[in-house]
Amino acid sequence: MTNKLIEICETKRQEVAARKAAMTVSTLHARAAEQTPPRGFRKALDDAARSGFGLIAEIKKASPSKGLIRADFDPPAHAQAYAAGGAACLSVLTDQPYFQGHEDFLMAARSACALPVLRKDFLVDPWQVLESRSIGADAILIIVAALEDGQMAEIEDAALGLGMDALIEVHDAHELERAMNLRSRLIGVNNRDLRDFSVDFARTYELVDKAPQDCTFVAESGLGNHADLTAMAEHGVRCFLVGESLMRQADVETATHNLLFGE
Ligand SMILES: O=P(O)(O)OC[C@@H](O)[C@@H](O)c1c[nH]c2ccccc12
Repeated sequence: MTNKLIEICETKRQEVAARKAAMTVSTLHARAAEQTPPRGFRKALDDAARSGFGLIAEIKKASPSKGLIRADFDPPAHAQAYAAGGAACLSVLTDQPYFQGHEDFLMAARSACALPVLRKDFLVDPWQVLESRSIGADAILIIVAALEDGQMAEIEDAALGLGMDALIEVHDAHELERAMNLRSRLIGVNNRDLRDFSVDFARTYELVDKAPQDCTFVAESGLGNHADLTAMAEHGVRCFLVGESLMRQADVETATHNLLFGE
């Protein structure tokens, strides 16, 4: 089995080294200062989950396992459709080599709506947190499987220090334990194993019972329809991160509404 996550992070380290050489920290600070303040990401999810489901709707053009997902890709239009359909937050893929993402997609999506936006990328260096804020991101992703404990804490400190939220992504009980040593109480369980791309909802069911009550708990990946969400809700899960199944629909607003409320 090839470990795709290791490969992606190695590519990312090279990319970050080149970006750091091309961009000073003071330039990033100046750009970050021009952005509107972080929109509360976890708060938006919690507010939505109190009376229904908290949806993080993902703007995703392609993935390594599925190839091109959407040909007529239009980040601002998708952002508005997700917002009108009832999403609480957005996630925007910015990794280029594996997901055909781009920072411009995040900036365009965030400008087009009022929702908080997660930068979905592979963070291997705290420098990327300031870079994320400089493009407007309200939250960043920490993938526990990709990082040492000390690296995770540094990245989290950088995010919280800038007033951003950090979504801590785990996929087994040991990673959840490591996540609990961090300060964030926003936990995502990836049903997809980033090492081999297999999807299993049992990952969420196993971990939701182990997560402390004060956590905002998000089930991620492979969710296709309202029945998937209600099945998860029976296990106490109220927040979801969904990309592909929404991005494949011609009418994204209606698809988002149907996912949340049923047809
Ligand atoms: O498109 P899906 O199966 O609905 O999944 C969305 C999201 O969970 C997935 O894109 C994802 C979860 N964690 C990640 C980490 C990196 C890149 C992508 C991801």
